Amino acid sequence: MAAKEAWDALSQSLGVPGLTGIAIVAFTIYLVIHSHTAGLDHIPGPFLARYTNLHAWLYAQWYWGTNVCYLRRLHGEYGDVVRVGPRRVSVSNPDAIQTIYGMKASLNKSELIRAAQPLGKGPDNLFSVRDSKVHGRMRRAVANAYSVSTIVQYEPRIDDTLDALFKVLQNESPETNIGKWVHYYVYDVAGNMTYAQPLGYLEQKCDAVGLIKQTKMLHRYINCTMPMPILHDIASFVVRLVKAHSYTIFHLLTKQKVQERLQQANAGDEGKSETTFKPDILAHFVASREKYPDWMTEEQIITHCMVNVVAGVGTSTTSINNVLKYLVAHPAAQETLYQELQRANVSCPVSWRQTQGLPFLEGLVREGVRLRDASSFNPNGRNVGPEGLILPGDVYLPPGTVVGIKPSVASVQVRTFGEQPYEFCPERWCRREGETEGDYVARRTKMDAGDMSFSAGTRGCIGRGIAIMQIYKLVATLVSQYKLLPATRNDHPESHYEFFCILQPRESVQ
Ligand code: HEM
Repeated sequence: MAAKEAWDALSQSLGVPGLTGIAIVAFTIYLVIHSHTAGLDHIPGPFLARYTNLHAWLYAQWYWGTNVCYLRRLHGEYGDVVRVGPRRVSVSNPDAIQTIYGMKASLNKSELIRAAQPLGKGPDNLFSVRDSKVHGRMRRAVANAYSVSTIVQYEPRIDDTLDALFKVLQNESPETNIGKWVHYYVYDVAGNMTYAQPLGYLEQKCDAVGLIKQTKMLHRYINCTMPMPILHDIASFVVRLVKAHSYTIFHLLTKQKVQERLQQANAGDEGKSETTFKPDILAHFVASREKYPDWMTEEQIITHCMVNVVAGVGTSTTSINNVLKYLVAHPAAQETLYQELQRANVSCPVSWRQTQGLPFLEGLVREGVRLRDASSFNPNGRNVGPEGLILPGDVYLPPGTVVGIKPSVASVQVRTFGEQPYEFCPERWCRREGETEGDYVARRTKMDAGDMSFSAGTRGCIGRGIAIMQIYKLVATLVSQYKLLPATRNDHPESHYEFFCILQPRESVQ
């Protein structure tokens, strides 16, 4: 009662402006204390970033939809280690990759990943789980589905999707939105490999299960919440409060596929299934239930399948489109690739085995992946553990600091990739004229170790092999069948997943 009377007296004497002033001063004092107790005063960075994550948030909103990575500029200005938030540090030195992402450090994912966790209440997935021990168990349960020896079993499913793509292209006018068809191909490969069903993009020639629209909204949401994960917590709280839940067509389709397969397995009917002879990823998930029953419940298998479909579509599409755009603009490079494919006597579709040992194809794809959308979200920060962390150059980071090396920052390091790292240059991955074998191996080892496109260590991309296989096969088959020429139309594509070119069948090429 006394407290209430004191509060009434104070608010009457100060009024609203006075109380607002006190609140602002108190909040500023909190920000200053929060900043100085982080133990990061020795790390340079923008003034505002020392006190609030609003700095990162503003930049993320400002550059949304552009291909600008503001962290590259900050590293240019402040050096290898930059303070980008009160308790956040961005690193550009490739020598720090093992320190931060290596098995020995085994750091937990940072709070930034919260933005990619399910809204409201839902199971964590392989991508979003933070604790490295929990993640290790989850990953072991699914690892077999992604091993080098397993993924070749999925090749017939990529071939089926390539057939579908080429049928569409044959019936299209030669000047076509190849970027859009690539996007549809990648979605259908993902569905076909995951649960033996293309998602219908190439057949229906549209966003068949709404994933393109949803992904766009999700990226917008993550771009807004990731720099300040408290915004995600507020949204999650509201969702829980109103008990809102909506199931998308994609979720229902995945659930149905998983339930059908689990019923078959429980009834001992797998022998009759097509996937016994032509396994998909779900077949491996179901098989792994026996060994990891607690980690492969129905709900978890549904989540793994959904992540599997959405995790690699945008990245694979932009990588392929980068390669194709380069080939359209550089006819000589296209000819080099075509000659390489001719010498390898490739079939149609080009097989995974035939794509091995083709250095120019490899160089093209490595550049396509390395230089994909720089602004793409990637909350790959890690939390420094209780012992702290010492970065190369003896820079100490105290416990609780969020530290990371963004792929888009690592990808433009001169010390890793040589001169003009912003240039798309497939030859940088090949042995140069006059270069000794030893020098080439040393240069390649450095580039391989410094390329963060698929991240590194225990949380590195589990789908890397699958991504590379579907990209190699598409690029090689397309260029072996068609000559790609610049479009004559100049209408503005709707998204960076789209672009036009003319496809001239190879037999008609003079
Ligand atoms: C060019 C294509 C791709 C690129 C550039 C890419 C990139 C990445 C990166 C950078 C990470 C790690 C993020 C971090 O460190 O926090 C990651 C993780 C992951 N990726 Fe990919 N990815 C691609 C394709 C795929 C595909 C096709 C799949 C599925 C078949 C996939 C599934 C995953 C999963 C499940 C994770 C989480 C792994 C874990 O935390 O254990 N990715 N990816």
